[in-house]
Amino acid sequence: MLYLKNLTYHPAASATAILKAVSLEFAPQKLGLVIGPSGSGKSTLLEILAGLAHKTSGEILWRDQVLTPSHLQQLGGLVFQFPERHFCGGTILEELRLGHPELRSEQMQQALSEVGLDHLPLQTAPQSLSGGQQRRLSLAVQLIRQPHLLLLDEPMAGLDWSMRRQLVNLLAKLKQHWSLLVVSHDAGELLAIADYCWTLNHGILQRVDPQGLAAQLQPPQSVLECL
Ligand SMILES: Nc1ncnc2c1ncn2[C@@H]1O[C@H](COP(=O)(O)OP(=O)(O)OP(=O)(O)O)[C@@H](O)[C@H]1O
Repeated sequence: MLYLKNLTYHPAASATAILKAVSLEFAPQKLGLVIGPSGSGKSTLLEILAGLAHKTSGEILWRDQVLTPSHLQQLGGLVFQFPERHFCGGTILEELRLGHPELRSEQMQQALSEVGLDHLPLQTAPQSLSGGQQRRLSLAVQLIRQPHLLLLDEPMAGLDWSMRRQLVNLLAKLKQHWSLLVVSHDAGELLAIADYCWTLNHGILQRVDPQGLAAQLQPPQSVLECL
């Protein structure tokens, strides 16, 4: 179980706190969704959970252990928004091996199989993959590290509806083995697979019921009849 207790982030350069007494609980093998508008603090929350930014106050615990940024770097695997822009390898093999030169081919095949890319030759250039396949590869890059918590920043951004649907199915499958925390400005189709949902506004996190929110966002029947 991951616990955030009264987490606050107030960098010196900001007049107000970016995250304000954020608390949440999150069980393993679940998908948590944080929905908030641009500038609400979503990416900052992920950066803190990935150990890349340091909280100002509050606590982060895994079960009863207090987590430091270096624990968080071990525990979490962060997939940035538009992760394909950060590919450095010339091939899938190079991309997976970056930082892991010792990686065995079975480990690579296992990670690729988790994301449905095991049919592709390892010499394939990441740039030649479709947008959806590139997102899958960026997930495989994190799975190689066997993180406890996958942190995904706007995973659907820039994908067409069919790739979005495939990615939702993949995330639903991944949560059988991993815990996933997804942040997005748009609840969209992720609500259907979310076990927990929060809204984030001006750094204030509030728990909401994913089913209740999905029902609220459903277009009224009269609109559906016009489509
Ligand atoms: N170290 C910092 N110093 C000053 N301001 C910061 C710092 N880090 C983040 N901010 C500000 O905090 C606010 C929240 O940023 P953040 O990137 O977390 O928002 P977001 O919800 O992810 O937005 P978007 O959806 O547009 O990516 C922004 O106004 C940003 O400029």
